[in-house]
Amino acid sequence: MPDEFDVIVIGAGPAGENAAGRAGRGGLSVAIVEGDLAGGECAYWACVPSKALLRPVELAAEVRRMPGLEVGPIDAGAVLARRDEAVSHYDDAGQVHWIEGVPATFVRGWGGLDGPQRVRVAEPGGGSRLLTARHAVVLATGSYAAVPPVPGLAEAEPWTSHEVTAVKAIPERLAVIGGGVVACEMAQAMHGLGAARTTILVRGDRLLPRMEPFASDLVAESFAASGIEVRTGTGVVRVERPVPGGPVTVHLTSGPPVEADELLVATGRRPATDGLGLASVGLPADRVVEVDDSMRATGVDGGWLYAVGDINGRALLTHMGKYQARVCGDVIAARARGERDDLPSLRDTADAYGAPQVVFTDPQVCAVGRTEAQARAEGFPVRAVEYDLGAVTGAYLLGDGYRGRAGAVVDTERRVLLGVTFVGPGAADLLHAATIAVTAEVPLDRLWHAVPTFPTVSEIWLRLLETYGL
Ligand SMILES: Cc1cc2nc3c(=O)[nH]c(=O)nc-3n(C[C@H](O)[C@H](O)[C@H](O)COP(=O)(O)OP(=O)(O)OC[C@H]3O[C@@H](n4cnc5c(N)ncnc54)[C@H](O)[C@@H]3O)c2cc1C
Ligand SMILES: NC(=O)c1ccc[n+]([C@@H]2O[C@H](COP(=O)([O-])OP(=O)(O)OC[C@H]3O[C@@H](n4cnc5c(N)ncnc54)[C@H](O)[C@@H]3O)[C@@H](O)[C@H]2O)c1
Repeated sequence: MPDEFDVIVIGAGPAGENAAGRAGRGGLSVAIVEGDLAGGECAYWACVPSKALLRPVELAAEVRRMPGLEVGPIDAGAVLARRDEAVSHYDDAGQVHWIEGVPATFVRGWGGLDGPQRVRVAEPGGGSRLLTARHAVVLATGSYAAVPPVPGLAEAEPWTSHEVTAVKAIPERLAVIGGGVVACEMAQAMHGLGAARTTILVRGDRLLPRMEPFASDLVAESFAASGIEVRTGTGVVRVERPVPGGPVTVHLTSGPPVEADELLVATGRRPATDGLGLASVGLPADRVVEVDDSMRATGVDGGWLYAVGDINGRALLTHMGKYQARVCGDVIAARARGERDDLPSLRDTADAYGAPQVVFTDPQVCAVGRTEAQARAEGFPVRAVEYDLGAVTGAYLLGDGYRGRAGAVVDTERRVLLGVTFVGPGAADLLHAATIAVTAEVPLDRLWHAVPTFPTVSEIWLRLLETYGL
């Protein structure tokens, strides 16, 4: 196997794989280094298993809303077995096969920078190997769950996203620290699959604080209706678990302590920089790797270092990491061939609009662009409109008691959308139309002529535009 390649990618998650794929397509020789499983967090301990666990819960809720249909108790064992299939039983042979078909050279081991254009790989057998890159090194090492320094927390061996998505038996009582996306999705999955008592401990005043307030309200309402307890405005002071694997007690800044059988920490992520050798090229060792819009690391001489996906901190989402990777692989190939590197497709412009995201709770929270508060804080001339999603005929036909809401944030000078949020069961597939409208800056007066079909939930577009005054 050669030790010199045009491009070396460290990390074979969705971002790394796509960077390798695009650079390979551009005619470059590529090596991709992976210490764990090719496919990354997303495939085994994040997006894929979490959605496999949530889908039956969502489907059961949907069926319950339809008179004439009945749902029995969910067979958690069958759901966990299907999750295991979805994660390929934690075997990455299929992903490695895909990588080799790029074609790229797959190198198993933990990689770290060893000075400019050099990558040292610690191989599983204990050996070490030095690879050199003719044109570029791409960092795509992702992120890990951050565990806050609360007394007793680390000793209590809490679950993070890794353990909860790989759950083998649903706990009877689950406590969750954090009110963000992982907390909401996994609390609902565990509760729906049989946890009798699920408590979410939120430091701030609402769930999903980065979303529009009406989204937080609707999710909180749904959680209350299904028996999930949400305690807001409470911090974790201390955690006790005297017997490993036994009950855990969480002491709070306000309210009585919570006792549970498992504790999930879902308080955000830290970039996966451990052992990455960032200091060897003059970068801070423990922070996200900042990049320009061509994904090139800033502050590194020679312009050979790139970073895509969670490691650059731009948007912690698989689809955005993959988008950045397409830009990155293509721009590296263009630069290696001495071609123009400033074409529009060779720049990340989507992140600046606000990444699209779906939170797969019931109801789903689907948002793109800026919230009203963000748009105002950034100084845009703003008017926001909202409409009851459940009042659209298409939503009524989906079942009784459909609860949802939509909101649009409009730049009143340019008459374009700055942000759109849909909250409702099954609303995820409404989002891409909004993503197009926001990123293409489609004027409202053109959108008016994009006629939504009857009777679909898409008629919400018409209602929002009418509410704005069209
Ligand atoms: C529970 C959960 C659910 C999520 N659900 C969604 C979702 O539904 N939709 C969505 O868009 N996003 C979701 N995300 C976010 C998504 O998982 C991440 O944004 C995505 O995985 C980032 O991709 P990445 O390629 O940057 O990193 P990762 O997927 O983390 O992959 C990085 C890879 O690099 C490897 N690596 C790290 N360091 C080294 C090294 N030094 N040498 C060699 N290899 C190394 C790791 O082993 C890993 O395989 C979820 C996250 C969590 C935690
Ligand atoms: N469906 C999806 O798209 C999806 C699903 C899961 C995760 N993700 C991605 O993964 C990333 C990580 O998710 P996450 O939920 O861990 O992070 P997050 O940033 O969404 O939420 C973390 C929450 O924890 C709180 N928090 C932080 N420190 C705390 C502390 N010491 N005590 C109590 N609360 C504390 C924060 O206030 C915040 O509300 C997100 O950025 C998200 O983009 C996406």
